[in-house]
Amino acid sequence: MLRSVLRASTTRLGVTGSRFCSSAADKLVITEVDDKTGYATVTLNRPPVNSLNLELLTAISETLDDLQNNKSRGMILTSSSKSVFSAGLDIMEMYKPKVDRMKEFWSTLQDVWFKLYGSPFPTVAAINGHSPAGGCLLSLCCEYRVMCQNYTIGLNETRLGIVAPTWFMASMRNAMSRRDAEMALTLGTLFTTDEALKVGLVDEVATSKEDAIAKATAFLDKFKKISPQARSMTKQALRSKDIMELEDNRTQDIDLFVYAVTQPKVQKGLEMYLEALKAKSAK
Ligand SMILES: CCCCCCCCC/C=C/C(=O)SCCNC(=O)CCNC(=O)[C@H](O)C(C)(C)COP(=O)(O)OP(=O)(O)OC[C@H]1O[C@@H](n2cnc3c(N)ncnc32)[C@H](O)[C@@H]1OP(=O)(O)O
Repeated sequence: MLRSVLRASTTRLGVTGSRFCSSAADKLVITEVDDKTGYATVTLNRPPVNSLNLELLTAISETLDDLQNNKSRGMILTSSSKSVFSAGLDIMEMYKPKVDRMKEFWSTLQDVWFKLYGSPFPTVAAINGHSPAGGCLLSLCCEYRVMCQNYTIGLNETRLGIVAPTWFMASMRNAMSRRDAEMALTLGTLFTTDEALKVGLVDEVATSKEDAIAKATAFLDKFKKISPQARSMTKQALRSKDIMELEDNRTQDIDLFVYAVTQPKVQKGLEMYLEALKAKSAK
């Protein structure tokens, strides 16, 4: 694949602003644009599990701005990890939080959702690893999902004793039947790749990351003969109700997040969940 632009946003240290650079290894988000197709492959690159902290969300948000400003022909979202697409929100952003940062964190997640769910350019997630909670949300914002075998995906918030916000729910409802979404959300189901395919949470299964990227590219190719303007207006019209609902409630949504997460019971739940995660990774 011919890569003309190697663009990376925001260093892992959290410096804001984007810039062109030649070394991508230390960047949180790596963007490579294929010269021939014009498609951008956007790779999440925050080891070990691409958990979404404020800095990574800021980098994603800036990347989406760049793609929109450059009238991107299409985006493939993937991960540099061998086994995790994204572990979802960084639990450390919610555990014993500082309220100002927490508000900025949630507002930036909202920004990412607006920009990705409502993007004018076509989007595909090449899900090359586990994709719980916020990771699943990112993929649900895309128009199409290709997932590698033997991983898990879902909005598992109820299993953590928290409630997925209504816009997370709307994103899932946009991909699956209302009935399946209700079951998945209330149970906090983490689906295997094959199960996710059955309920329509993902659209295709891939045998490897390369296969996932090839299938994602084939999806984007379907729009070659469709007017980009007619395409984006149609997509945005279909999604506008969900988007307007959050636009009208942004501040209340931030306040509700801060209120919900700072409840002692929720803090205790997050503490226990973190301990369990650390105990598992220490084995
Ligand atoms: C508005 C209305 C009200 C709003 C109410 C509030 C709504 C909030 C909505 C929340 C959305 C979310 O996304 S909440 C986040 C939910 N995420 C999850 O449940 C996923 C948890 N993670 C996993 O299950 C696993 O890590 C998995 C992703 C499968 C990868 O497994 P692996 O074996 O490859 O890796 P592990 O060994 O587990 O993890 C490697 C290290 O990363 C850490 N780690 C893993 N996931 C992490 C995470 N999400 N945040 C921080 N750190 C994480 C582990 O602790 C390890 O740290 P060390 O021990 O130090 O190495």
